[in-house]
This record gives sequence, C-alpha cells and structure tokens, in this order.
Amino acid sequence: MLQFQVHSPGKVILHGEHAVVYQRPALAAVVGLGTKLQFRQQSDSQVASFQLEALNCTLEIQLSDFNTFLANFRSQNPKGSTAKLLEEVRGEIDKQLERSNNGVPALKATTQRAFISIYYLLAGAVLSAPGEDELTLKTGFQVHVESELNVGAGLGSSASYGAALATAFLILTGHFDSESYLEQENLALISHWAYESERVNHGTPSGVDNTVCTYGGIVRFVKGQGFESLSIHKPLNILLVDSRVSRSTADIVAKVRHLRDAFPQLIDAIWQACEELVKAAIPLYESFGNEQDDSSKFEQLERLFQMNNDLLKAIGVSHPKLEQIFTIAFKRGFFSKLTGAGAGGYAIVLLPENYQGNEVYWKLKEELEAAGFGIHVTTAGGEGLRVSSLKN
Ligand SMILES: Nc1ncnc2c1ncn2[C@@H]1O[C@H](COP(=O)(O)OP(=O)(O)OP(=O)(O)O)[C@@H](O)[C@H]1O
Ligand SMILES: C[C@@](O)(CCO)CC(=O)[O-]
Repeated sequence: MLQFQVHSPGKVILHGEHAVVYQRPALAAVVGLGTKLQFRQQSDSQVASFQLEALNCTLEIQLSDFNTFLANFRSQNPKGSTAKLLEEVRGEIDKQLERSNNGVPALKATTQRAFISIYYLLAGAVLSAPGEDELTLKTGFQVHVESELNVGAGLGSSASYGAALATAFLILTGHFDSESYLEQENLALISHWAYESERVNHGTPSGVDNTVCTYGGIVRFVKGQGFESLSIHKPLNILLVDSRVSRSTADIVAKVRHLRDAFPQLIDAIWQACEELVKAAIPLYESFGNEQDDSSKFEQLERLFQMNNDLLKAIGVSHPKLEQIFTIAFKRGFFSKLTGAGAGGYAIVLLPENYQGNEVYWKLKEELEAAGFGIHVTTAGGEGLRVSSLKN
C-alpha cells in the first residue's frame, strides 16, 4: 500500500509584496518552518480521511460519493476547465454539508476552504491522471496534516498546505512518484495545483507563494511571467516575529486596490520604488557567503529593509503592534520589515552571521517575548518541497 510523507516549507516575502499584485517583481524565500503531510493508503477502507491539526478537525470523503461527482462532471463537462471544476466542487460541498448538517452549524469558513482545496485538488489530479481514461478512486486512505506555520499570518500557510496536498494527490493518481517528483515538469505541476488551492482562499493570488514553497531558495517572481531562482551560497539568518494580529490577505489586498484606484500615479511611483529596491537587493543576496567579510553588504541590505518597510507603511499596511516590533528591534540596532500582506502577521528581523555570540541579540529576543510577541529563529532561502518515505 502506498505511504509517504511530504514536507513543504512556508515563505516570507523579502521585497515587493503588494507591488507584485501589479506585475512588479518580488523576492520571496522559503523559511525553515513548514507543513508536514503523512499519506497512508488503507486496503480495507472506502473513505478518504483528512486529519487537519491546525484547524483541529477531521474531514471525510466517501469514495462512492466522490466517484459519482467525477462521473457527473465528466459527462457534463467533457472539456472541463479548472474554473468550472472549482465552481462544481463549491456546489458539491455546499450540498454535502447541507445534507450532513441537518440544522447543525456549518463548518467554520476556514475549515470549509480547507475542505474545498482537498476536494478540488483531488478531483483535478484524478481527472487529469495519465494512462487510464476514466480513473476512479478504489482504495481509501488517511492523510494527516500538521503545520508549524500560523494560519493567516503571512507565512504562506495556504500555499504550503496546497503544495503538500497537490503532491500527495498527484502521486496517488500516478502523475509521478516519490522518486521523480523533483523533475522540472513535476514541480511545475505541483506549483500549478498549489496555485489553484490558493485561488480557493484569495480571488487573485499573484502566484509567488506557491512558486517559492514548491521550488525553495530565493526566487524573483513576476506575476504572469514566471520566476527565476537566485543563485545564493547559503540561506540568510532571520528572526520571525509574530505580531499575533491575524488578518485576511484578501481584505488587505482589496484595501490597497482602493488606495491605488484613488491615487494611481502616486501608488505606481511607490511600486516603481519597490521594483528598484528588488534590483538593488538581488546582487547582495547572490554575493553573501562568497567573501570572508559580508558586513558591508549586510549593512546595505539593512538599509534596503528599512526603505522597503517605509514604502509599505506609506500604503497603510502597517499596524501598531508591528510598529512596536520595529521600534524594539531598532533600539537594539537590528533592522526589520513587515512581510506579506501586513496589517498584522509577521515581521522579519535581519540577523547577522554570528548573531548567537552577540549579547544584544539575546536581549532583543527577551524584550520581544516580554512584550508578548511570538518568535522563531529560522533561515530564509533553504530547501523547497520534499517527499520522503514513511515507516509504519
Ligand atoms: N495546516 C493547514 N491545514 C488546513 N488548512 C490550512 C492549513 N494552512 C492553511 N490552510 C488553509 O489556508 C487558509 C489560510 O490562507 P491565508 O492565505 O489567509 O493565510 P496564509 O497563507 O497563512 O497567509 P499569506 O497568504 O498572507 O501568506 C485557511 O483558511 C485554510 O483553509
Ligand atoms: C500581499 C501579497 O503580495 C503577498 C501575500 O503573501 C499578495 C500576493 O502576492 O498575492
């Protein structure tokens, strides 16, 4: 019976968040925290069950219902597009919830979206499976998902979750196996379905999150044009600081859109500055680690972090809790910026090479914790998604 484990990292946007929605380049990096998915096929079962630790719930799909849904979709949509499939999945899940709820309160919106992603990605993988013409699911399985990423905080939990699900379903349906998943066309397929999962959460994701979570490292991404991986020598040390203010990426993106509608030239000038910033940052990231002393390059990067943060403040996506983090870091001589949509979520503090030997770093950690913030020391720019074997 098929069993394996998928680890997919979360991400931070180093530069270019928001501007990326308007076709400007962004630099994004994977972090050392991620989602772990364990997949176990079960010979005697006709149920697919999903234990989602982050949402504290278990969701089930009866294979007979799922296969009926697929048969109907195939007959009614012979050239079925992904957009049509997502619409049909939403309708099917509404129907199933109505049937099973009998007046009991429906699933929370977060859980419902997580379920739509599961159903949509599983259906997509089956419908596009190579080989057999009309594949159906015959054997049940159990999926266990746990995550080190806070949901809805700007660390790409949804893309990481989508990439892990997509990988599991693509392996299950024979698109590739746990040996060949790293081939370029297979990674592209994973990233494509992780993007589709993102669409369940945000109307118009730029695609940066699913790309970096799949491929790893640091990527330069332009919406609609694809991405390039930066050639870096080693990951960067960062401190991730959780403001513990949750917010919806879709809402913040919509607010920024209103601002741009009101002041298009002004906001486009800010996007232009963000683009210049990305250009200036790339050679710095690519040259860290190829010289004995990186300190002057590090100082330049610190200035870019500060400028980037000020540009994000100008579009109104900071928050008093984030401001408190920036002030504590600055007082101790560290540079920081918000990351992702902002208005809460995480801040990134840049850490120098030998930060652990620096007394001020420990003071910074202590002060941030005492102020009630969550902190994780990690790296930016490590490995992307990985599949490994799973022992019983
Ligand atoms: N570990 C997980 N288990 C189940 N569902 C998850 C998990 N992580 C994310 N999700 C799904 O993703 C949604 C959160 O997406 P959202 O984009 O708002 O947050 P994010 O990805 O953490 O933030 P950002 O996109 O700003 O980086 C949740 O509503 C849930 O449906
Ligand atoms: C705010 C934003 O630029 C970053 C979200 O991580 C939105 C997006 O890229 O879709």
